[in-house]
Amino acid sequence: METSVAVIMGSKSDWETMRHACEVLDELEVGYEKKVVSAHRTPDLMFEYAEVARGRGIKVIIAGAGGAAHLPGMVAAKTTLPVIGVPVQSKALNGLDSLLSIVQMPGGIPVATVAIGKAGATNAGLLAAQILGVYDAAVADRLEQKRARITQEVLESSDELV
Ligand SMILES: Nc1c(C(=O)O)ncn1[C@@H]1O[C@H](COP(=O)(O)O)[C@@H](O)[C@H]1O
Repeated sequence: METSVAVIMGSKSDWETMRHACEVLDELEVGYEKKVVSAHRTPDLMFEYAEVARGRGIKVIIAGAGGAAHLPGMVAAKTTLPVIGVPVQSKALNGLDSLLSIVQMPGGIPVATVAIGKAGATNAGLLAAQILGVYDAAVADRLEQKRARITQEVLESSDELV
């Protein structure tokens, strides 16, 4: 399977959140790689990773970080690939710090920011697949099927109200 998506995170401690993006990509049969890379702790690696990503065949980058979450924005500064930012829930401020660090990008360097935590990571995986689905009919088809499953689950959930 071609590796189209990069799922990167500032620390191994973000994996519990970021694994939800990877689970969606697994379900939709989208090839991805996962890596810890930090704007703060490994700045040179982060710059190089972002610079060569397009040349390596990556189409979308999902970047998750918590606290002073500079990773998504700094990666976006070094590539014109679409970057989806996932605010990881921080202990001290519940992820509001992460959200504000990621979402308030200056004009010209966008990061598509999703919600804090697990739901955000899940949506990041879906959004990456939706971007690929613009030109990949097989991915678009699997997205349609997933949407139908979500609809069905909600319809059936009324029966569980006991
Ligand atoms: N926000 C960043 C960046 C970055 O933005 O480059 N690198 C690490 N971190 C964050 O620090 C938090 C605590 O990390 P540790 O658990 O390793 O101490 C993590 O949520 C990580 O994303």
